[in-house]
Amino acid sequence: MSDASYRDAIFSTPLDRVARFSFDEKVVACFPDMIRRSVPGYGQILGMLSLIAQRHLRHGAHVYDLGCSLGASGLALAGTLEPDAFRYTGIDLSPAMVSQARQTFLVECSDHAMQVEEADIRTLEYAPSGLIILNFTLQFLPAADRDALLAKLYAALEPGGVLILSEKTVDADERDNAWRVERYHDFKRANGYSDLEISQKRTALENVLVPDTLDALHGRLAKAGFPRSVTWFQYLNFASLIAFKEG
Ligand SMILES: Nc1ncnc2c1ncn2[C@@H]1O[C@H](C[S@+](CC[C@H]([NH3+])C(=O)[O-])CC(=O)[O-])[C@@H](O)[C@H]1O
Ligand SMILES: O=C(O)C(=O)Cc1ccccc1
Repeated sequence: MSDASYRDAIFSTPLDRVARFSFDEKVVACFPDMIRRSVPGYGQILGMLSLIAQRHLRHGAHVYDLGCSLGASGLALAGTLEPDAFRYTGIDLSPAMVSQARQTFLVECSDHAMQVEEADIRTLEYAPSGLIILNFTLQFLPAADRDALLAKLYAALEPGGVLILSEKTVDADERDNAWRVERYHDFKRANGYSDLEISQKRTALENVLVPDTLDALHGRLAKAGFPRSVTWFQYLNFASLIAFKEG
């Protein structure tokens, strides 16, 4: 497969039955376009990852990117950090994502130590790491599995290590939430999605992407052991948090 990315038109025609959203070959083929047009601030979050790594990562430390998809975070790091600055392991459950990510790293940054493994992040045995990235992945796990994963990640982090947690969020207040979701739909419309695409994708994501509130995310991080977490980015109903393990 080439690394050409197609325009996302997955939900553009009326479907009799909208299937549950899955990270299959069809999604892989248009994923860069889909995520760029669907996640407010996605590019800015990737850009900031490198700056955070430059501040917090010990030279040569190991980095996990959990639910790495096509390895965009890894590419961002490799584009800005020297080859010996870090070792990267991307993990994803989707075979189509994993093979495309491996291909991309081979072509784009063979001078850096970049690995991609097909695995379930809930059952993986984690190696000690200085930075763990969970970019829009926790939201796809059953809510009951989220705390156990975060506790494992806290244990895997080295002293002074950091976790980046980016998520779609929901507001506890129904009116606030409705306003934010409506403006998010405006954002998607402005990025070329039709009302039909917006509504069919919303159906496909029901019970698949289940967002937490920002408070709940900070609560989960505290419960996992992190003494401190900060929301460093927020744009509509998308946010990114950094959680610190004491040094
Ligand atoms: N249990 C699991 N184990 C491993 N992977 C999983 C699991 N569940 C879901 N995934 C994987 O998590 C990824 C979520 S996308 C991440 C974007 C990326 N981080 C990016 O910055 O471009 C988010 C989005 O598309 O909104 C998919 O590739 C799934 O296969
Ligand atoms: O498109 C949406 O509604 C989202 O919440 C973002 C998204 C982006 C890519 C895959 C799944 C969800």
